[in-house]
Amino acid sequence: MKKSLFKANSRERFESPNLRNPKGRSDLPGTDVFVSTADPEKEPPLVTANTILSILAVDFPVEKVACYLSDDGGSLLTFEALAETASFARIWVPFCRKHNLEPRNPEAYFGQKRDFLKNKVRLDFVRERRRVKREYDEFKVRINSLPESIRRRSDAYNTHEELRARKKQMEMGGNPSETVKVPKATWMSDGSHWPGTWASGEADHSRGDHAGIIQAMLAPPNAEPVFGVEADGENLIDTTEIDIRLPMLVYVSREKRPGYDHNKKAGAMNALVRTSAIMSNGPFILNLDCDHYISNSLALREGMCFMLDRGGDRICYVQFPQRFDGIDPSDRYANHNTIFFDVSMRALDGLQGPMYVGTGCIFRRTALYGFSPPRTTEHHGWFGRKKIKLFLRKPRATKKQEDEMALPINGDHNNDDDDADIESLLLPKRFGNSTSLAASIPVAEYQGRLLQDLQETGKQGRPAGSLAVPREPLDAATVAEAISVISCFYEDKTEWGKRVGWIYGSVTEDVVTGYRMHNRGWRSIYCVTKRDAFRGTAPINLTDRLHQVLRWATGSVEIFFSRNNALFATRRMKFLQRVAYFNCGMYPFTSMFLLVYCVLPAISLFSGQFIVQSLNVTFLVLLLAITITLCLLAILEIKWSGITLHDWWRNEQFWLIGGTSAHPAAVLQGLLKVIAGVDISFTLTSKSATPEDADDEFADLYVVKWSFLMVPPITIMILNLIAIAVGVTRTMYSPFPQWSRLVGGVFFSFWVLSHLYPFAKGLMGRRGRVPTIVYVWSGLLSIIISLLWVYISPPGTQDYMKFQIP
Ligand SMILES: O=c1ccn([C@@H]2O[C@H](COP(=O)(O)OP(=O)(O)O[C@H]3O[C@H](CO)[C@@H](O)[C@H](O)[C@H]3O)[C@@H](O)[C@H]2O)c(=O)[nH]1
Ligand SMILES: [Mn+2]
Repeated sequence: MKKSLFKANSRERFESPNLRNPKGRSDLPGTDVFVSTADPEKEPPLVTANTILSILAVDFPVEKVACYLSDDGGSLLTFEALAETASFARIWVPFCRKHNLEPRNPEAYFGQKRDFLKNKVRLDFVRERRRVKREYDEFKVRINSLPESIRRRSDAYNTHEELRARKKQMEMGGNPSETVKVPKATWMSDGSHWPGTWASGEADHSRGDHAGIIQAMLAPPNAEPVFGVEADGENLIDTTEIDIRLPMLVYVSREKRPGYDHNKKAGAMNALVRTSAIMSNGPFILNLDCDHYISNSLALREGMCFMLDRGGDRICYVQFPQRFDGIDPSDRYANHNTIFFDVSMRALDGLQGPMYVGTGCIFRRTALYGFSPPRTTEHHGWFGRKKIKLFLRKPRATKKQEDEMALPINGDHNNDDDDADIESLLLPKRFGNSTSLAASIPVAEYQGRLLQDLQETGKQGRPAGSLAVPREPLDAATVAEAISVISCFYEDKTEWGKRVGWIYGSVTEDVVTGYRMHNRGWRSIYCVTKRDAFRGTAPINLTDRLHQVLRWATGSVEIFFSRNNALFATRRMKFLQRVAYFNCGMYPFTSMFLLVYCVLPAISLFSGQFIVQSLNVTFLVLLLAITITLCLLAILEIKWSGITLHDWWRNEQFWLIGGTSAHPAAVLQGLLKVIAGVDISFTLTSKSATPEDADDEFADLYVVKWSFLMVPPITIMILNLIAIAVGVTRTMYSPFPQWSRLVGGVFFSFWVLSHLYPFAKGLMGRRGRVPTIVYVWSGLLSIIISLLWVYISPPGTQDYMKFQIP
């Protein structure tokens, strides 16, 4: 309630003219948006382009937004796609602003099934929509044709180069039959070599070995609104009343060299943190994966409300739920993850705050820098019951607040010297050698403060209007400095990835990064908006999904075996929050028990021995108690968070599927890393742009790709099926059939099987085609296990339930 009031006021409060801010420029703090991409094959440039467009069109003061794309692939394709995107944005963004569209991702907008004329009153809308749609289609084709055009261009240049080299060789009097070696370069459109990765993968130009690249695709905008012109031959739409400025847009590909650990996504994000500190230094940072677009253009303002409202100075980040497009209606593999996003995360919001889940999260820059919150609480005693309030940044009582704001911002950090963190602020040991980076830190801290009147008395806020100043234009020296901080040795002997920025050492860098902040006493906020703030894609193919879960679980095991295990949390972390983080690091290990539980019913059917000797009252009461608890849990989760029973059941099913396949594999992988130091790679999840099969949106669901992860669930399934068959035959031919006993045993087997049902469906593919290898492997394993069982307890030693073949 309080928040929505504040939101309504945000324009009035920060964006209307007043004494301090006569021009009515925006007084909101700046926000840098980071998008990560790593491979144009698995992450189609069109998907990334759409994400970028949704960011450029966000409803936030244009001059306060800067968008950075990190390309870990160093690929010219991504670079040129971004250039195309920047030029299409000149049409798309004013169009969105003029007609107030949602979502501002063109692919999602034009793909909407609902009536696009609803609530539209402007007469020129239909005409302009048609024109923009056409333009978008052409844009799409241009993006699609980029790989081919880059290849052709490069071939042409390379042939030319070769001819030249040959000519030169002839002139020098060389042997014309001798072949000259000219490296097969990848060429940019201006006729120069692309500094990033080449198709031929030459030294100094391959994945993991190329220079750092920074290119501002859209320069920082003017401080004042710029209005467009009427529609004519050149301009598709009439923008006379529309601000046509675009936010700054920068392409960044960090330097990569062999022999360096680039630390996957965390390393890419840290490179962006530094570059952006020098180029725009927004005190807040929004982080998005390349496939997660802004679906609600007010999302940034929503998040900012928490940060700028009373008490907001204790918040390190605002996390939004992940929502997904393109998931099969029955959500076979629980891709929506509703239990996690609508139950667990919301529950955590009542403690110290939700975990960071890697995308859709607005950070406070200083929290990323590893600073402590201004004040926090320590929890002592049993279960952290005894609370001690800490003030980590006491203002100097003697200084008057008024003259404070007139001071240059750089002198400001002297006031915070109670905090040991701030003292080491300028130490290159922590942040590296860049002086501009060091100088930008106190500025970001100051700009991220609350307004003075919102601060509790005695604390320092920033005066209203202090951020309504135009930004300095970008010069060559700044860009050069920005390139220097993305070199791969910049982080040597610094604390990047250890205490500062995204934390290294786990493929789920997100959880660790959030954990470190909570550990310092920060709070986070979970912001669920009526209209989804961000939407992304998720793998609906069984194999891809299992690999995704495998990566998450492996990351958790890595966390478990590191100093980030929640057992070692500080007193600033609430007790229950600590339990939640501990669970997050430990859950893959529970799969060991799960595996046992899944084969137990089969074993008891095979051996004729039930888990208990006889079905007595105690057992039944316990069983009833467990069943009722399970039901109550389901009801609680469903009633409290508004998810459906279907979501809940899917979650249970996938928990078992993951728990018997990906989780044990993760435990093994994690142990290998701990014991043998085997590095764990980050397997990207592929994001299909448009389905190959145009008639079928969910074709991916039916693609069967073999993976070793499938062995244990298949074995469990077959074991249980055989066990049921064995049990039934045995009872049928027994002289004293004990049907009730059979039903009891079969029930548990059936319970396991019903959990694995989606998995079985996934193996069947569309037309029931299963790769032969599946049968071979599972057959082999079941035979081995059956033989083992026969060997250990040959049938016939039990005197009841004997086989009696007539
Ligand atoms: O070396 C790398 C590897 C990955 N990425 C980016 O990381 C993001 C996430 O990768 P994805 O394959 O989509 O993983 P998901 O499982 O979908 O992602 C979730 O889980 C990850 C942790 O395992 C988090 O990093 C993500 O933000 C979170 O959305 C993508 O934008 C990638 O481009 C890089 O930039 N560099
Ligand atoms: Mn993803």
